[in-house]
Amino acid sequence: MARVRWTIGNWKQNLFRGTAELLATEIVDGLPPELLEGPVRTKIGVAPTMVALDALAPWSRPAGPLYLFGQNCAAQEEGAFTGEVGPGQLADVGVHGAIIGHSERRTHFHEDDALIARKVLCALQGGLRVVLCVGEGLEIRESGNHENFVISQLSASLAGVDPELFQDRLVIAYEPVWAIGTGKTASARDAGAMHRRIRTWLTEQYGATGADRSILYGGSVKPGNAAGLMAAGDVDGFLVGGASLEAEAFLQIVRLVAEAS
Ligand SMILES: O=C[C@H](O)COP(=O)(O)O
Repeated sequence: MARVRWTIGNWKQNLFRGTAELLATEIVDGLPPELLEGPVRTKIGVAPTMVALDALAPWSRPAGPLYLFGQNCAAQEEGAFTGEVGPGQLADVGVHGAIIGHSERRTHFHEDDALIARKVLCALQGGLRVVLCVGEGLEIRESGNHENFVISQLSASLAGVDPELFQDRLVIAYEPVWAIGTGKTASARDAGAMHRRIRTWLTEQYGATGADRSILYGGSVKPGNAAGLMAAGDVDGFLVGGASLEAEAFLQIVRLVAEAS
């Protein structure tokens, strides 16, 4: 199975219903026709704020070209969990998947690996795609222990998740925390080394099912650095924050992902 390329915009806590619709329109209108009509070389996703998700249905698959992602998903299907949104409720408004384990959720909302593993399991069991985020902070990078740290985070975030559920639905995103929203990007060499390490681990753990995972890079991805990162090898696309809020910048990144050799 050829690995799928993804370009996913994480809009974080930005935009309102109307401005999210406007941005989705600009993105869809600007998509190169060959991406829409020919063999698609990158799947394109957007993750708006929860309350704008259903408004984007006209642009989302199968009616449109976009895959819709929640920026979070509950660890249980339903019940007395104030403030939570479960996988069935997301799917009900046309959502295809959820970003889980983003470092902003790990840091600001104290989500640990055990909770994240429950969320991954719940989302996959609920039929959603999952973009599972892992990544080290600056201190760990500087200590030289970053590869071990990321692998243990990955291993703990997938604990108890049956690989039969992965199918084509589990995507990994490596996002070094020190590169998120800072303008600092991992060098292509460093990103490539981490992606290779992650793929080796996935292959050791899960065989072909692991080897086939798409592994995305995230952290200050811009049109100017996207081609270099794609060339690093084992980089199957991007999870883009800030640059995904500008249609033209996001579209340029989409093109670079699609066209990378
Ligand atoms: O989910 C996206 C990442 O947090 C990257 O954000 P950024 O591109 O603004 O650095």
